[in-house]
Amino acid sequence: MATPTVVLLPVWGVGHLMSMLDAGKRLLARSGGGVSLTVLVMQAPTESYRSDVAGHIRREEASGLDIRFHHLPAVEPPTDYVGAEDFISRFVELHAAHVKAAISRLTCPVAALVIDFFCTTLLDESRELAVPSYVYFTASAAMYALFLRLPALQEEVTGEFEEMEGMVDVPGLPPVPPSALPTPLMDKKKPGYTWFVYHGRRFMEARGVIINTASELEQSVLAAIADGRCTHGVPAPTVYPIGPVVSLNPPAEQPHECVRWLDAQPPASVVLLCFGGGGFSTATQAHEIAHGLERSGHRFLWVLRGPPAAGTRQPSDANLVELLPEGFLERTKEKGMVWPTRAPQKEILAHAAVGGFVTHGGWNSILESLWFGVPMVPWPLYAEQHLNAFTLVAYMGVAVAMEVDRKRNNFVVGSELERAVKALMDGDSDEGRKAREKCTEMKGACRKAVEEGGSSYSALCRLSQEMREGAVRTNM
Ligand SMILES: O=c1ccn([C@@H]2O[C@H](COP(=O)(O)OP(=O)(O)O[C@H]3O[C@H](CO)[C@@H](O)[C@H](O)[C@H]3O)[C@@H](O)[C@H]2O)c(=O)[nH]1
Repeated sequence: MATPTVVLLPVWGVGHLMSMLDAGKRLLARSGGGVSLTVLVMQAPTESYRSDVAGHIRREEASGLDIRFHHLPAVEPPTDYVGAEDFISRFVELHAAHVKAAISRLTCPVAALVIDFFCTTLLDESRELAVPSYVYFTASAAMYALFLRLPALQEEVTGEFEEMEGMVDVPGLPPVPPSALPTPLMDKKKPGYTWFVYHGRRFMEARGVIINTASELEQSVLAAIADGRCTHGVPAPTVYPIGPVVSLNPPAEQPHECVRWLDAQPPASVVLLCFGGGGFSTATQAHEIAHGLERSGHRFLWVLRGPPAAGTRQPSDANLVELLPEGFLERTKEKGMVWPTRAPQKEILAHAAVGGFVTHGGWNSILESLWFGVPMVPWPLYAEQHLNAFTLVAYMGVAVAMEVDRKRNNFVVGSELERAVKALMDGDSDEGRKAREKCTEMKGACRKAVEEGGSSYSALCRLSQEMREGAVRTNM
């Protein structure tokens, strides 16, 4: 019989695509040749996303692994802007017929369809094809638990969350302040909210949910999900915590300029500031950051991106003259580096000179930081990052809190950044010491989890076995 294939359906954002491809490759490795991978590629809605996706595919195609990329026909994106919170879900829905056709044309048996968590509308197609379907969850188990709670919360909290009395109950987590909820939940009138509740309901139909976490990182949350405490006692699909899925690149032949600069800095002396693919600073915010960093007295590597150019959604490369206070670069040249475009974040976090990370708190960035044992200061900007900030500080204990003004576009004043950086980096700060210690512990737990016999390794073996046993033919 032909080798069964696992079909992946990722979405295009780097934090989603990269993570799912890497999880797929791990599955391939665990199956010992028992499955191949087929990746269904949706044409991303903007040129810059398309070129990111093409770059990833080129790299994977050159890897020699048993992965086939199948490009789905383009669909006309919804006409409103790409950044709208409901955009991904609506855009994905338009691909339903193409996904079904692509899977039914496969000549080998299909072991499973693994969809990104924004793609739950496609659970209908997998049911029609009788293909076992799994959700790949690129964010934390805490976020997944909240998703599962949403249909009930929708009944329990009739007004806006921000106006409710008390805290939000997410089993397994400390009580969550409403102000820490993900951005799409902050305005129930917007379609993004309706879609989140919708996905929360539909996850229940999956055969299993694969989460990029390790059971050691989010033990009580995973236990609450498994006990049905997030779903009113109704058993939720089996969860496979297989992470941290952190894709490490082979060392570059020529070290990056940022890495070369770090080579000249003392151990654990530099604070990294980096805000994911979507974070940028206005000149007003950049001035506050500059003042805060300068007054903190600590060494820094600041990845600074500017606001998107007209008609685009992605941050632009920073114009340092326009964004920074006059004389800042000259005054700080012995202690700091400002890098105006994308930087190799993982290589930087891996460097011994980095002692702290001010991050937007995307889940991949968090896992990378934990993987290298770097304590954080979360500066949430959008998506579920406010919840991540809360869990990092109040649940995992690996970060120092910073006051972010959510009502003012997540503005942070310079004196607050200065305080947080000092608390994170000063040798005599209790807060920093505790976060560092906890981070070192988590680093050990992360590495152990993915080693042979570790919790994530074992979850991946169980998943691979289950998928191979469930393979079906779609092309009869
Ligand atoms: O200059 C940069 C900026 C980012 N990165 C990398 O890009 C990835 C960013 O991923 P992530 O930290 O997850 O951020 P987003 O791309 O913003 O991720 C989206 O997807 C995540 C997973 O669902 C969510 O947790 C986030 O909130 C959501 O914004 C990481 O691997 C970073 O190392 C770089 O290498 N260099």
